[in-house]
Amino acid sequence: MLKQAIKYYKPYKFLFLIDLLCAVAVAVIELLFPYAISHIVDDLLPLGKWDEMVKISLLLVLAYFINTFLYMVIDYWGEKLGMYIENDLRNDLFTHLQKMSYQFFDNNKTGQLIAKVTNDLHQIGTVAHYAPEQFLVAGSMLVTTVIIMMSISKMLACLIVINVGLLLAVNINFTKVMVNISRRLFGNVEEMSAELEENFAGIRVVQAYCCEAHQRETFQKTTERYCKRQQEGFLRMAACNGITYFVTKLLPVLIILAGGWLALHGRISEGQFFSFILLTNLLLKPVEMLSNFAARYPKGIAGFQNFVELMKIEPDIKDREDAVELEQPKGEIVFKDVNFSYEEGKTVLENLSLTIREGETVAFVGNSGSGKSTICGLIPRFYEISKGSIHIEGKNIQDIRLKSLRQHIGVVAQDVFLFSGTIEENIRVGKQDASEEELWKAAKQANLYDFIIEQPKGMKTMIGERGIKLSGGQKQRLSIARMFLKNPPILILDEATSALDAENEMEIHRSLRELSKGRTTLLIAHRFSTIKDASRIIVVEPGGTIQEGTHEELMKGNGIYKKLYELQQNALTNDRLSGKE
Ligand SMILES: Nc1ncnc2c1ncn2[C@@H]1O[C@H](COP(=O)(O)OP(=O)(O)OP(=O)(O)O)[C@@H](O)[C@H]1O
Repeated sequence: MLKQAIKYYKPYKFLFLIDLLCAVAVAVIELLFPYAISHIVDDLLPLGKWDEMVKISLLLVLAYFINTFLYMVIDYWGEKLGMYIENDLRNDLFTHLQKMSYQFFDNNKTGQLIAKVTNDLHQIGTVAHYAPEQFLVAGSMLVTTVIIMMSISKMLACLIVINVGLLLAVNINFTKVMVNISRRLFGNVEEMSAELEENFAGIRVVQAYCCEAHQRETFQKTTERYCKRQQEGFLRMAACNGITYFVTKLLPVLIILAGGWLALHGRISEGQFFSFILLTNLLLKPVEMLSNFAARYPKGIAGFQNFVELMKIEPDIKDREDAVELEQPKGEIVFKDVNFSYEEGKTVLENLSLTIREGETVAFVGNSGSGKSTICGLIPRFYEISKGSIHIEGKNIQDIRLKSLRQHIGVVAQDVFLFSGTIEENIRVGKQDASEEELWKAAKQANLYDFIIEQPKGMKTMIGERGIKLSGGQKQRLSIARMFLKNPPILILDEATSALDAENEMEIHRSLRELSKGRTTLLIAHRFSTIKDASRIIVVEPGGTIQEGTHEELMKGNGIYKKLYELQQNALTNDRLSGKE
């Protein structure tokens, strides 16, 4: 963990050094005061050297003036250092999480991850700034003060060392306990954050089903758990603070008694007795600084531990060291004996072998849950297969750079995801550096042009969170525009036109047909009207067994395809008869 922490200080060596030097200088200057008092009481007062006393006082004023400046540097630059480190950690964690596979996100709630990136790292800046500095300053102040004390009276110094040692041991233990409590507390915050995220994202369902009371009750239980955990922390903190308070107050009393006895018996001078009391007071400062660790830093330390643990999780889908680029593929895809399951023991595909020729348009048909989307999702390596191999243009996809592989595949899924920005920003997802001309061309191809020019802000129209201000059809057309812009040789259209009305659907189909020319297209469609363009139909059955052929060939058999087709035809006839169409 220390190695990881040091790595984050490296880019700010200079800032860290300035901060540390200032902190050490402040500590050294603080030590001047008891020395000066001892000198005044022992040497100057008995001889009535007023001028010297004034000089020393002026020097002290100058020293405190310097310290004021140094404190300001520490407060500003030190805080900046903490902020930079917190910022780097947050960005690194974000980048790391971006590399995680779909599987990781399937198993971790979005709200929890948001809390990990925001809340867990929140106090790290404070620790990054103050912890090393205070450790060094407090440690060196402690050692220096004890050495000075030793030179005055070994017995008194030992008394102090024993007490301070005990106090620090108690505090170290408390810090460990508090770090554990903080980590569990973060767990509660993540739970809360996940619930909030889910509730607000699903507020339409909550309100439509009038289940506000139930959701409120669930949330209250979560907040109660959070409060209980906090109370656990408060209790430990109160005990730790109590012990620290008592010991720090006890120390001067012990020194007055023991030091007074030594002074009365002539073992130390009055000046030494005085300066010992002042040194004890001075010693309490680093002691308090170190005991503050238990109060101030557990959350930051816990956050860093969580960070390190998350960073240790290797993305389960990543580039091999010798991965190659996929150069201008035409789009032949071959599945060889592929096995796949999302969860252990629940096989979705078994020994699937399949060839999709370059430029071919293949439609996947099958019962819901049979594995159509899964097959398509394996080609861009959104999930990793457990057996067999998938090849594009003869290259195993596991040997191709992920970025290069995904650049050549365009996916329009049934759940369209749009970002809360402008229309333009959302289309540009397909190609960030697209020219204005390319942008408008893609909009036209996706039949979105008229809608955009009707908007007062045109391309710059804000579409709300997840495109909430758009209709279902508009959202889908926008996502199709992205694909036109990306212009990949392999297309996966997962119910791409399901949210469009008949007229729009026809137009988009025309465009998609145009786009599919010379490209490999995988079409997942439930409506038989949308698969007539396919040169081949692949019927997927649970377990990944497949039948293939043209519509006519498949209708001759007595398989699922025929059943599904007839079911849909019957439903359409019934709709027509009941006047729905
Ligand atoms: N992320 C996931 N984690 C676990 N199981 C999943 C996941 N996605 C799908 N499944 C399961 O895998 C199986 C195949 O799902 P898939 O989405 O591929 O079916 P589909 O044929 O595309 O269905 P539909 O036509 O309804 O979209 C289903 O049993 C489904 O429950």
